[in-house]
Amino acid sequence: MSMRVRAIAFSSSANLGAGYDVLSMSHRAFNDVVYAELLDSGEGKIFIETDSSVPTDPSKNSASVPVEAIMEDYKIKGIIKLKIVKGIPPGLGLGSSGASAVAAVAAVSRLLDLNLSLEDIVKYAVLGEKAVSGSPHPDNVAASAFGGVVAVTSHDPFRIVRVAVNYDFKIMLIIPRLATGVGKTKRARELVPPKVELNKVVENARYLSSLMVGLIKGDRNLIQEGMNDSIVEKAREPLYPYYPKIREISLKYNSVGVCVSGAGPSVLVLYDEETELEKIKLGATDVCRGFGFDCDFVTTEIGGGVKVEGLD
Ligand SMILES: Nc1ncnc2c1ncn2[C@@H]1O[C@H](COP(=O)(O)OP(=O)(O)O)[C@@H](O)[C@H]1O
Ligand SMILES: N[C@@H](CCOP(=O)(O)O)C(=O)O
Repeated sequence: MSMRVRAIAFSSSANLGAGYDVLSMSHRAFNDVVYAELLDSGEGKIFIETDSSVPTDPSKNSASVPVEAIMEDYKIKGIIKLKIVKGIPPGLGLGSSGASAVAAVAAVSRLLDLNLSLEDIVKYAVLGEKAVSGSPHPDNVAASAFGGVVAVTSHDPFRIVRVAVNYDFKIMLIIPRLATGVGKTKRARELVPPKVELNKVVENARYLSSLMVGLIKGDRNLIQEGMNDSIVEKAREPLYPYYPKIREISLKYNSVGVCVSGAGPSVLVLYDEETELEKIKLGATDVCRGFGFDCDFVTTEIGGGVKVEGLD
């Protein structure tokens, strides 16, 4: 049994258009590192140390809530210290809560020799998402655990497949400098309509099919057409009124695809050598400024899955 373990999990962009709670892509833009350690003495079951703004109350942190469940299930008696080094800015639609949860579960699995599978890691990590957003949505955690582009094909039990990506695109994240406040994803989920018209469902099925076939075949047009959503992105537009204009500019300058990253406010742009990236940046900057804020651009690539190492 290792005494101290470190796990690293990447940021992610969920939904990818019409794949609400199903599709997600991990990226190397940011990562969270979680150190897990068994303590001999102390109070409570879990002790959190972090230099970031995320809650240190174990019942409110997406990293500790799943670890508490593991300790219950496996009847672990000791105290676990989780040191959370946040590289992924929270509340920006970049899967920050999910990555912490995945890294914590993977680290504790190694620390306690539990040998959890990636699906098991997802099963526990969604409890962290539930604690912060009210819903155990699995898409971000699946991408941070497995890496690449993932599809959650079953929820109970969890089954996740990695989607083959046969088109050579790069990623740009447009990150508004906005303070989204506590419970951003929870509020965004409350805007999703409980019922939708069949024509919208058919439209979304078309988008999703185009994106899947486009990624697997390496067909640029299908990817571009497929990254779209008539239901969830539309319903949440009041949260990101700048998005339709940024989408229009991004497509005008020939991005490979564009969508809202998770529940926003960030925007995911896929690009290649045919894309006029600088024009998209200039246009997006103007749009954001028109709405009274600045934005940052991070260019990156698809990320791998969670990595774990024993330290002593
Ligand atoms: N370990 C954690 N990492 C990130 N956010 C956390 C963590 N624990 C709790 N939170 C809270 O979760 C919220 C961010 O999660 P969420 O709204 O789902 O956005 P995102 O996952 O896109 O960053 C914030 O209110 C943050 O304080
Ligand atoms: N499918 C979820 C994804 C939320 O991602 P986040 O990174 O914004 O927390 C949703 O759209 O609600």
